[in-house]
Amino acid sequence: MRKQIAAANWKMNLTFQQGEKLLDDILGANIDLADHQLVIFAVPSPYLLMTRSEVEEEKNYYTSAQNCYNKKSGAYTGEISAEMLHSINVPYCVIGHSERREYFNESNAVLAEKLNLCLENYITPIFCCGEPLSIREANTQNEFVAQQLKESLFHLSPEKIKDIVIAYEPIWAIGTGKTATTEQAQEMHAYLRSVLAAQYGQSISDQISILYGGSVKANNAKEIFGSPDVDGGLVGGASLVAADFIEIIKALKA
Ligand SMILES: O=C[C@H](O)COP(=O)(O)O
Repeated sequence: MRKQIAAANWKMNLTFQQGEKLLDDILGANIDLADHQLVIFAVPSPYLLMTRSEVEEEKNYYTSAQNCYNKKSGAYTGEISAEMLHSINVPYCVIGHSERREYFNESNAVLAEKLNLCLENYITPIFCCGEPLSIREANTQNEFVAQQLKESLFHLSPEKIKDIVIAYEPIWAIGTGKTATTEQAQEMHAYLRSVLAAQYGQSISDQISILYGGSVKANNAKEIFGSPDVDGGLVGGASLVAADFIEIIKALKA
């Protein structure tokens, strides 16, 4: 079975102490993950080392950065490189979240550079894609999301593409309490898989985990994750509450 992943994205929330307590509470639930189940915490940069040390003894729990810069190194005050993340053994990095695309003008081309740097540094990118409401209303979401994949991912070799995780996050569902329906999520995930299959072949496409993001909650995760092409979720708000995120982890396909 493909990897089934519950990824928490804390965004710019929680103090260090609150983050530490949240991790303690979640790990304290002692959820035994199966080999194909992963839990990933995408935390603010100052919390990466703390998170790494909290999870390092735990089977299949991992740390992720929320972003990295699209240059290797140099005079870029305030930025963090993929090489720096690798040097502190961070194994995942979220790339192209819609908030980065919107507030920091990250283009598909810039995201392609970030993906390359992550892969060169042995970091698995969690590549986010997804359409705004206007595109959904015009019913052109498939073309829109396929273009994001094409411009950011399709330069990668078949060996490299297998090393990434994709997160489909319809922007109109992020932080709004409005989720895509199970049918809408499954339909888009199956479409993304078909786009990957057309480019790389079915057997490679079948190995790539595609997460759903956008108002995943404790009470809807099981249904959303149950769809055949949905391999878990990238969770914002509900990942900040231990009891809720614990339920979301338990909702991963067994
Ligand atoms: O990265 C997570 C997504 O932006 C979803 O956020 P949300 O669960 O608060 O809607």
